[in-house]
Amino acid sequence: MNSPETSLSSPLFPASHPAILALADGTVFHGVSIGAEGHSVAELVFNTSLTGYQEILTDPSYNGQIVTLTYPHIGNTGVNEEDVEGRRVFAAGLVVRDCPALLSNFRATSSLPDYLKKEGIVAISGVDTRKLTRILRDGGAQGACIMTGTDAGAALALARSFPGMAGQDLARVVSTDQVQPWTQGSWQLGSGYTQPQGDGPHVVAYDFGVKFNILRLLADRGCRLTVVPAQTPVEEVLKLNPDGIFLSNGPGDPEPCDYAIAATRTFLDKKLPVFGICLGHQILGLAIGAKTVKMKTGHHGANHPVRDIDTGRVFITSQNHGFAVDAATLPAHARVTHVSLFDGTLQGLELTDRPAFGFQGHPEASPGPHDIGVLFDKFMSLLADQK
Ligand SMILES: NC(=O)CC[C@H](N)C(=O)O
Repeated sequence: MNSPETSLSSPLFPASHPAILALADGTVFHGVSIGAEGHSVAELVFNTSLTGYQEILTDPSYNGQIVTLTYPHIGNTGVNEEDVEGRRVFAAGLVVRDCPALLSNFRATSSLPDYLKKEGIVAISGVDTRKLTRILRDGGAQGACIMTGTDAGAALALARSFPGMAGQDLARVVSTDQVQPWTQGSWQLGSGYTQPQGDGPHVVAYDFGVKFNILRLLADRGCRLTVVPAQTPVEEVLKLNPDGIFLSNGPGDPEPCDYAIAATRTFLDKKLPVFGICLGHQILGLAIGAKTVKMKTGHHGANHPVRDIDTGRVFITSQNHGFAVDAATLPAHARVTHVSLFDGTLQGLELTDRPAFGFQGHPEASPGPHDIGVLFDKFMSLLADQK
């Protein structure tokens, strides 16, 4: 699809810091740089969350992706030191309609543009994100380039050079390189992050790009947590004497994560409780012989309805994925527990002969509604049953 170049020039978007967003399909948007100088080439996706831009930017699952936020005013609450879901900004770039010049929030310690510059992330504002989102919705996620300056030809060539997300193993790229304990619990107004006792079951969490709030919610429930790098061999994990295994979210395609798929098979054989979220859920699916597929636009937002098959109850969930487990390929010893009410894709699975389950969305939210946080309680029950 080829569209004419789009420009939203106004006094709000001074020409002094121009930037370009080029899509592999030939569309070019002109706007204003609100981040670092330079360029970034990645898969372009859109996220419909109204809040939580700092959590979205720092979610390691966005590695290799430029995020367009459909909510038009982004940056109005600034950023702070606490609302991070990873060690740094992992999104490859940010596209917004408007970044207000003024920010207002009692917790803010920096403006969004200053933060993006400090983190070295290119970002563009002044883009008609409604038009852009329609292009992505109709044509699917695609390669794109944000570039500071005005060289549309160079940006287009780079956008077209993006090889696609399929086949990319990014989990081991973003993972920690150390085995380490995790002790932080959820944030409380007035006191900040808590430090729960951690005298419950020992959970070893594979870090494929884990969002911190997952670890916090497990810590809140009393888990003693050890976070391990994505490629940690099974024998090393077993030496830690875990009561259960957590498989985290993460960026990229799950299929090339053969190290994690093989490790998961062993944990399942040993009947250890296993809980997978997003990439971890996909890895669980692959470990039992199911297949994963690349979706057209994926799911990125904080209001996705998901039906619990057993109870009929609908949960409003946070989502961020571009791949999905193909329900038609599940083996006989697995069943579907949740489906998306947007497109019917598989959202949850459970093994019928092992204490293992996975969820495709993000039950830890951050950002998002907390409806389906009950899945953490389900994991706690599996851990208790094994004792
Ligand atoms: N949030 C995630 O873990 C995303 C999983 C995977 N990278 C996908 O895009 O589907």
